[in-house]
Amino acid sequence: MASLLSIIQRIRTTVYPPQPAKKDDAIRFGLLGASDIAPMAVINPAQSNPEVVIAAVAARDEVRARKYAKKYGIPIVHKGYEELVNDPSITAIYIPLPNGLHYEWALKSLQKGKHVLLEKPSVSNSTQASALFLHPPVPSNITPRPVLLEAFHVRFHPAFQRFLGLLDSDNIERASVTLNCPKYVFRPDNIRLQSKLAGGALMDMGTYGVMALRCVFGKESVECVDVKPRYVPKGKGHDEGCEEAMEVKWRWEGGAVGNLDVDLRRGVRGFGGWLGWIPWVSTPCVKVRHREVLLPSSEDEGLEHVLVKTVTLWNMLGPSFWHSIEILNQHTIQEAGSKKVVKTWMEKEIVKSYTWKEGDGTKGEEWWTTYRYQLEAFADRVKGRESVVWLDGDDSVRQMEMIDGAYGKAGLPVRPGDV
Ligand SMILES: NC(=O)C1=CN([C@@H]2O[C@H](COP(=O)(O)OP(=O)(O)OC[C@H]3O[C@@H](n4cnc5c(N)ncnc54)[C@H](OP(=O)(O)O)[C@@H]3O)[C@@H](O)[C@H]2O)C=CC1
Ligand SMILES: O=C1OC[C@@H](O)[C@H](O)[C@H]1O
Repeated sequence: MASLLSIIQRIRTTVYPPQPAKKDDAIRFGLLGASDIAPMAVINPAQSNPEVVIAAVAARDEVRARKYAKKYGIPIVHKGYEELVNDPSITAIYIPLPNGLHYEWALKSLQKGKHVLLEKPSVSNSTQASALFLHPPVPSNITPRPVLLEAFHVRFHPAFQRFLGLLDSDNIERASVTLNCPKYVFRPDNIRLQSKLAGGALMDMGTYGVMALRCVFGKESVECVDVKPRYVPKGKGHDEGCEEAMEVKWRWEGGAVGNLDVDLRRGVRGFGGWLGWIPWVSTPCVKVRHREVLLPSSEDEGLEHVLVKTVTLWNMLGPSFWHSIEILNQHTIQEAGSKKVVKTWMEKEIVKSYTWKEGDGTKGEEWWTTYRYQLEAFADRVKGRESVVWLDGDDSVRQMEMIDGAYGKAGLPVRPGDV
């Protein structure tokens, strides 16, 4: 009951956050597109951040942009993306366009000296990622260099960092990420399922899974071992060469395995029943099983005590509303020679983390969403301060390399996009 009340309280404060007065030197954001995600990703989080103002929006259709601006109280409307990027009153650009347009607009924004918060996946392929993150052709007179961040919001939440802190990366046997979206959420002609717009299950939700596996192991995989795509069904406007679901298996140094199971259109059966159709809560999870550890057995010299630790982060994508980090310690007492099991038992611990450690002076509130934490970090960096969590350009390049590798293993071309 208490926990249900805290969930309600957190959601309420997220929706109606405190709204401190804006600072005179607040970062002035412009939004490209009247997108679905901007309200959750930046418009709402900006309300409680005194250093961020959502100042402008542009859409391909000006009437649409005006409606959006009115709805969200955005003062400036531009006729198109180009006009917004050229607006000297804007300091940062948020890019939630179809993936295939990320590279072009991120580059144009950086070249105008704007800081960029770029939706995931950062770009279409690793060639574009290297060009954008490692060698951006930004005029040298633009100083300081603009900040560019791939919006992996989940990484900025304390729960994700706490989960990582519970792992022993060098002793993992297997890590598995499951990401599902019920079939009714995205139609097969959605932008997420168009290869020419750099869509696909792996590019969309799958990219979170790739990111999670890379963070869990703390290094890059050595090989993509197996890929099983399921393609978009036949139909008008459907891209039948694009995967709507994908199972991928990678190998890490030392033989550890990382599995990703992503499905943007999972049916009832795949969820194990109707209740599982509640998006977000049901399945997004990362499960990490460590290798066996041999402990000294206090019971008998001929016996050994084996421990296997499994750590699972439940609700990886929306941890601010609710999450659970489950630590399962499986103990086995077995005969040293024959390995015959004498006794086995399980210890379970649940950990939660909505803010950074109590009293360590780090900013954050129980109701801050992943996006709110992310915006704080972005503002910190724009203002030349350190942030609690950050993700640099090299990270975004490695991320795209791993995605390209999986497409290669499936015999599919990497998503199109020139530099
Ligand atoms: N961080 C997160 O949690 C989430 C991130 N995303 C990411 O954000 C991006 C956009 O997602 P989302 O907001 O759901 O998408 P939308 O369907 O809302 O599309 C975003 C905008 O893209 C613009 N657009 C430009 N060209 C095209 C085109 N050819 N076809 C369709 N739209 C076009 C439209 O702008 P206009 O208004 O100008 O017409 C539209 O408003 C993706 O990269 C996605 O991966 C998405 C959801 C969640
Ligand atoms: O980033 C995202 O998170 C939520 C998903 O529903 C969506 O497809 C994806 O773009």
